[in-house]
Amino acid sequence: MENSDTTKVVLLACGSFNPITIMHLRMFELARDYLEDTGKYRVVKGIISPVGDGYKKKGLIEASHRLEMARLAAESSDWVKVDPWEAQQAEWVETAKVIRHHYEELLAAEGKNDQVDTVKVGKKRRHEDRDGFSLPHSVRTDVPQLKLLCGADVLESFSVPNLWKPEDITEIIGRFGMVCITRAGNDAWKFVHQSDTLWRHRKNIHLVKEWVTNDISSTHVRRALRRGQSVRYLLPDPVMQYILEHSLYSAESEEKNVDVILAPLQRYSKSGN
Ligand SMILES: Nc1ncnc2c1ncn2[C@@H]1O[C@H](COP(=O)(O)OP(=O)(O)OP(=O)(O)O)[C@@H](O)[C@H]1O
Ligand SMILES: NC(=O)c1ccc[n+]([C@@H]2O[C@H](COP(=O)(O)O)[C@@H](O)[C@H]2O)c1
Ligand SMILES: [Zn+2]
Repeated sequence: MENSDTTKVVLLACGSFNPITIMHLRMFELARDYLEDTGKYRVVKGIISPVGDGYKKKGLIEASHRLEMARLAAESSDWVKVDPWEAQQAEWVETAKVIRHHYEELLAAEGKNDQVDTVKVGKKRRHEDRDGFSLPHSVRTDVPQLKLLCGADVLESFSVPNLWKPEDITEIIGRFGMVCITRAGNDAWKFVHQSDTLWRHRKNIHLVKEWVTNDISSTHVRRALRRGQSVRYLLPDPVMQYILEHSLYSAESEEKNVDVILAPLQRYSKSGN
């Protein structure tokens, strides 16, 4: 039965997924358990959004392959889906824009219009509680909340110079909210504690501890593949088969974008941007 006291949540994971691993899928399960255990939320959908080729990360193989592998991985889930919109854009898209896009889709699916001007949201007065903390957009209770799902490394990357626009960070956390899975120890809590911006929005940052700590990463998988080692049980079987069939991930593919600056660094290092 529907509990009217719970808020529906959609989780959006942005990343390279180069290739998708079981840990990426685990993130969704961990986040759903955590949020639902609070008694306040019901997680209704998960979205995997692979980054486009324009991101220019070293070793990033074509989006068509990364999308297909993500689709194969998501076949094992009845609530996590892959969305190709971000991967199909000609240029790299800021994560804040990706979230806005999906929020608009969510509103459209629910037959609602976004009453907040999504482009000028940073300039508009936000909903604030009495301590001045921004509240998530779903002060509107008639549509699900959309939250960014990520690992602690993405949260920590907020402090890398020229990687994120401060107003994007504020919008992502203040307007939407984040669910962040710890990758090792308590660094994420310390990081939130040490950042005035993150601390101000701490009520919108859900830090989820992964007790079964593991170091599975796409980097590790690519390295093992280059060396002809087994990657079985690190990836869903259909993903592993797809990689073998298409001979993905070689010493050559790892050199892709080797001399290219990552798109956000390029964009924000330019003066006037
Ligand atoms: N083992 C893990 N624990 C927690 N979060 C993870 C883990 N692996 C990936 N993530 C998260 O998944 C999202 C997508 O990350 P990404 O595609 O970069 O995977 P990755 O394994 O970190 O790949 P790479 O090694 O190429 O950086 C990010 O939010 C990242 O923090
Ligand atoms: N300024 C930004 O919006 C910004 C900066 C860096 C990374 N990102 C995103 O974070 C994700 C990180 O992925 P990786 O951990 O694979 O690099 C990607 O989806 C990327 O687009 C966004
Ligand atoms: Zn990563």
